Amino acid sequence: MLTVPLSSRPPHTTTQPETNFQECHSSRRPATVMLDSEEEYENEDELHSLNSKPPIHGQKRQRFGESQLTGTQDKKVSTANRDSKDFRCLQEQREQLPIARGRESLMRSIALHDVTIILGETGSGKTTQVPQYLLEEGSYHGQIAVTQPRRVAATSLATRVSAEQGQPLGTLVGYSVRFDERVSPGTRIKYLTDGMLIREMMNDSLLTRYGIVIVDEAHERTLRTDIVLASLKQILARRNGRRDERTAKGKGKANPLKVIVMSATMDAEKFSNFFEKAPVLYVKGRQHPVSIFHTSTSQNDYLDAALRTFFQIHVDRPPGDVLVFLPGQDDIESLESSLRLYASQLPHGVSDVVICPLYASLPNAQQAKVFLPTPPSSRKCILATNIAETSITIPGVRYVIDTGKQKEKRHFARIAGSGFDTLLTTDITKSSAVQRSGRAGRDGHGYCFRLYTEDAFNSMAVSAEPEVQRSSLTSAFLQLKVIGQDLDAMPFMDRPDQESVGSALRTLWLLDAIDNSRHLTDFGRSLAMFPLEPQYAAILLASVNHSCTSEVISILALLSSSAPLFTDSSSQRDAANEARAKFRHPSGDHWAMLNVFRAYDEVRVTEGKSGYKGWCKRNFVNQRALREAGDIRTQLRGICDGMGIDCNLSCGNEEVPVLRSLLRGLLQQVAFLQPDGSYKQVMGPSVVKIHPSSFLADKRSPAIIYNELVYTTNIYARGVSAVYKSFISEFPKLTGIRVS
Ligand SMILES: Nc1ncnc2c1ncn2[C@@H]1O[C@H](COP(=O)(O)OP(=O)(O)OP(=O)(O)O)[C@@H](O)[C@H]1O
Repeated sequence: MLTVPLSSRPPHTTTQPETNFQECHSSRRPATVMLDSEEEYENEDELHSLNSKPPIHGQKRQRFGESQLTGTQDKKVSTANRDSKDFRCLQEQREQLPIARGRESLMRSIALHDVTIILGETGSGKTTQVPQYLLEEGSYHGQIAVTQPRRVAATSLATRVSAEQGQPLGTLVGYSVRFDERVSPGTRIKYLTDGMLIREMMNDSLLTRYGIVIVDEAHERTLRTDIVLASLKQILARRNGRRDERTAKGKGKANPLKVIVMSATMDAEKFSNFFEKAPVLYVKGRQHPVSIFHTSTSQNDYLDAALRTFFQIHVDRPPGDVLVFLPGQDDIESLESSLRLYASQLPHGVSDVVICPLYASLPNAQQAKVFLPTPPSSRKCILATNIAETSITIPGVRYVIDTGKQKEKRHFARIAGSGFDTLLTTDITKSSAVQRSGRAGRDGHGYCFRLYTEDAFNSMAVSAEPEVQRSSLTSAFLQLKVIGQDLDAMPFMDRPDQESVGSALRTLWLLDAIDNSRHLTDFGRSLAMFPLEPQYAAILLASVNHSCTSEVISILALLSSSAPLFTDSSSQRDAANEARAKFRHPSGDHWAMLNVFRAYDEVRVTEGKSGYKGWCKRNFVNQRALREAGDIRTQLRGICDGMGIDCNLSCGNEEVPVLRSLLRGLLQQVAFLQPDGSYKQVMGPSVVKIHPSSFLADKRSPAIIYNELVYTTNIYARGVSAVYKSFISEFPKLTGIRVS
């Protein structure tokens, strides 16, 4: 039992948690590499309870039980010169990784088979080492692609592996993610998002530049990972031919492909069967243990529990940074402000807290901050969504706090004609929990505090439902069309939902992206050039004809921003309504959004950074949403430039061109006024109401278009503009013909 002596604690105040921790028994296990077909995980569960002192505001005590994982270690990332001490140190670290001991058998097995499945514990060294081993073999031609579901993982891994190769990033080892690429003609190992690999297939359907494609973190089963896997299966058949034919002829094809599928937590057998009984290699072992604690009772308020746990660690535990997993950006912001408040009240002698948020829509420069060294006498607290869950090593992290929650997107194709998306906070899966705990223990003995009970862990689903069965397929369908594939003919590991396939087809046909025979049109090909939902890309292209690209690009950038434009103001409703009234436009919300953006652009020029912050606050608009929209706008303009589209076409204050452009993409989101004041969808069965937050909520417009539907007590349309019925008659497809 380790009891922190009272003298080492800050004086007791209502804002500081106090905790007695029981010692973590972390029997260290020698790292081993298993390269056979038997799964060999040991279960060293060892439960301990942690007696907690009264937490912040006298809330109930946090109690944890401990179980055990083993971990791995490494030191700081730096681009090292090949003769330098740093470089030698990196080589030593490489040699100590568990996977190093199985290197030869691993290479032997890969050489013998077209497809190999590698299942290895988090931190065993799969993602950084396997591509380097293959490169160092010297017997493979072409580039080595390593796909990642997330861009932050792709960029940080490329940085690390460049350093391990003693080469500047972007030379031998590079990366490619949306809107950012560091590669050169000499690049041999390329970390890239699976979305980028799909984009590459648009120009090179057989991926001929690659000799090896490694699909990492396959357990996540994102829609894009599944598309990559299905495409690779087809490419293998075309590039490699059949094994028995090759053997009969005594030689292989000229440019054969090797595929390697990796994860720490996947259903290896399923992947093996998908690739005609490909061999499964198990890499076992980590260098450092991770002690796992569960709360002894379930927590109703995970934010409060995370806050208390962080201060328990901060006050009682030795140095080491803390990584907290939260479902989304709102939670991150809310916890960040509470942490700042309490951290500012810590007494003298307790180290400073450096808070670093990490979520997908955070600008790259801010994301990069989490990888910077922690200042002396400080503890870094990283507040992350599940983008930090897989593949990522954040040097210095010794503690993980796992709320057990995530945001999950789900598409309901059967509802409301065009389908309906939800983004709800849900419980994570066992596989995510294992990945999250794996982020600790990479720098030494790690600790993971799960803010849920062990029973809750045991009853979690093993892994996530494949995204292909719960997402809108419109965008993926279009991309596949461009690479000459048909989504419903692809050899997917799990078949997509047929309703979703039908709904995606219908949407693409309505947009004129495909014709009556399901062939891709030129317009469809152009839509696929934009990193936008096809509906939004159609709006953008329509704005060229209506000479209002400038206005429409701003509106689309705001619609694509991940944060709401207006801040929550329930406590100051009157002041907020008064401020917002300035932006009102008779046509509704799209022009009102544009008014906000125009005013913001003006204030930025006239008042500078300090001025526009205050302006956002006074006007109850979300600065983050505007900043993010500003970035997206710049990116969209860049793409338009590349396509020869003039993005400065402006309609001034004339609303009609913008409304006509919006209608071109929102054809499935049109509704007509009913005598009782509700609206009936033109392309769907539902009766909807205008959301109270809309500027049109108290108006009766004969016809409306809307961005999305929200289900609460009623079905509400949100992001609404009034349009003339005569505009709608310009689109004969709105009569509701179905594609078969
Ligand atoms: N960016 C980095 N900075 C510092 N160390 C790193 C970095 N990337 C990897 N490492 C070190 O290399 C080790 C192996 O990492 P690697 O990503 O190859 O493991 P993995 O088996 O793929 O793990 P996971 O399944 O969690 O992705 C890490 O535990 C860490 O010690």
